[in-house]
Amino acid sequence: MFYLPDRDEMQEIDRRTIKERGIPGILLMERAAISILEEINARKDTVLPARVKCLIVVEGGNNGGDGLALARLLAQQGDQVEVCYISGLSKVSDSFAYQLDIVRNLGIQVTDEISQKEYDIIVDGIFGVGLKRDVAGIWKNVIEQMNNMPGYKIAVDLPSGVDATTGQVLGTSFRADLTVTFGLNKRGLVLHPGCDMAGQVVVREIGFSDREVQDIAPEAYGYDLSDLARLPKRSDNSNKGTYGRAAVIAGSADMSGAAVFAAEAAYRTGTGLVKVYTHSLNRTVIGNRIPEAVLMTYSDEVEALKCAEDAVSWADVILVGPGLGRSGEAEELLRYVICEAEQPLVLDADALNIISQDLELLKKHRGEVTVTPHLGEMSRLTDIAIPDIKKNILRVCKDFAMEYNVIDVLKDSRTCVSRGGDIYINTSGNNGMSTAGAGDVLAGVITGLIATGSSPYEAAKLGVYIHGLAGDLAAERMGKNGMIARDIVESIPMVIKGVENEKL
Ligand SMILES: NC(=O)C1=CN([C@@H]2O[C@H](COP(=O)(O)OP(=O)(O)OC[C@H]3O[C@@H](n4cnc5c(N)ncnc54)[C@H](O)[C@@H]3O)[C@@H](O)[C@H]2O)[C@@H](O)CC1
Ligand SMILES: [K+]
Repeated sequence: MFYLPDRDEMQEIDRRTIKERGIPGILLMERAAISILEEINARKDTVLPARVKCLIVVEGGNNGGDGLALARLLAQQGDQVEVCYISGLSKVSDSFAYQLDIVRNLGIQVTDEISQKEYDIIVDGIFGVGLKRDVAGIWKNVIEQMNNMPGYKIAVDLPSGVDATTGQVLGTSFRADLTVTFGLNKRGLVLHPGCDMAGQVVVREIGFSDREVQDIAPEAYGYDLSDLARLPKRSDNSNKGTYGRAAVIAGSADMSGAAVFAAEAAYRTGTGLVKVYTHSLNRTVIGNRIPEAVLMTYSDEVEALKCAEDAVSWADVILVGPGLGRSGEAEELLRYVICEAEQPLVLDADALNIISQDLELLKKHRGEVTVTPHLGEMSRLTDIAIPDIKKNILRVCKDFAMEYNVIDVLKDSRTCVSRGGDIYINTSGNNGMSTAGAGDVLAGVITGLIATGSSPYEAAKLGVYIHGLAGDLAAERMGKNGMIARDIVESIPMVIKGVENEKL
């Protein structure tokens, strides 16, 4: 698990490290500069020549101070360095002034505008986490000039113009090949479009106090491979009943695939028994494609209700929605399950479309509810336009979770999960997963994890992470263009098997 602080949290970690632990900012700055130097040196003779010609553009805050310290280190190891100091701020930081004196004393060239020379490296030390408002005027011009220059582009801490909290571009942004960020990754460097501006992101330790990080415990975080250890453990002394019973209420008269993907994904995640409740027209297709699943079908409202009753009395967890359609039977089924079931529910796709007509329904369930809307479904649920959701995806995700007391899995290229408190931001997965059926697979994985023993909140986060890893594996095998939902399902066992091999 890794924290993803926002601007305020990062500034507070910074402040407390300096004030309460007594580690001077200038020491942190030196380590910040050394870490960038090491990243440059590691790329020499591959991406970069053995001796580099480097332009470092700075403004008068501490981000600029890092840039000046780097200028000194590069010059002292024999590289050619020039500094462009924009000097548009009325007040400079103490550390910046200190570093500027040293740079001048060493005879490093400092200009106030960018020359038209060519450089191997262009370093952006203009704004870091201190960025507060839109970049305009002289700063905008300089950033755009830098973007248009050839050369390898490195951002100090964050590309200037990227909001550390939201990942939005404020006015304009430096477009980096590499961002060396300090202490912890930042929310704005994993959310779009910030992550597109950042290029490769390398997180370097520079001496922030770990205790302050733990005390502040930033609200947002992500998972890495070590978090697969959160998967429920299997025991030798077990049978299929031990690994849960998952009901999948999915598919409609003209749609069978969604039920197959969801059911298979639940099985592939380790569920003991999966029972599919679907329209009778799907019986043959589903029976053929996933013979492991038990089937119960309906063709009218009376039979649909019988299915709902069966699911409520049989299952440990119930998924409703993939390919369900919006027929009278579908609505009947959904209402019954929400009002009568006490076990955890996962509501996806058409279940959410039905609910968007009557949101109060969500509050009627007595157990835990997980919803898995994509942006379009979230827009219908909240009446917020998709571009506005995208701009503030974490806030929207968290607010909805809080208002309706649900676990909200808001699906986008960076899916986020919240139940109203902390926020998980997913960093696995790729654009090849924008393919029909991928959402059904995710709903099945989350349902399967609940069936095998994860808490619904853990299942949502881990499910999103595993689904993304399976997508990455599918992309490796089939390519992002050619991969389809089936490839994602088939990759799930490989992701989980990797953990078993590691014996985590
Ligand atoms: N506190 C410290 O001693 C350390 C700070 N570090 C570096 O310092 C950075 C943060 O430094 P600062 O807090 O000084 O802030 P920045 O250097 O990010 O920004 C400088 C100043 O620019 C002004 N500003 C903000 N948005 C603007 C805009 N759109 N147009 C014009 N001016 C704008 C603000 O007044 C801000 O304080 C980090 O990102 C990191 O690179 C690291 O060196 C580690 C140690
Ligand atoms: K920067």
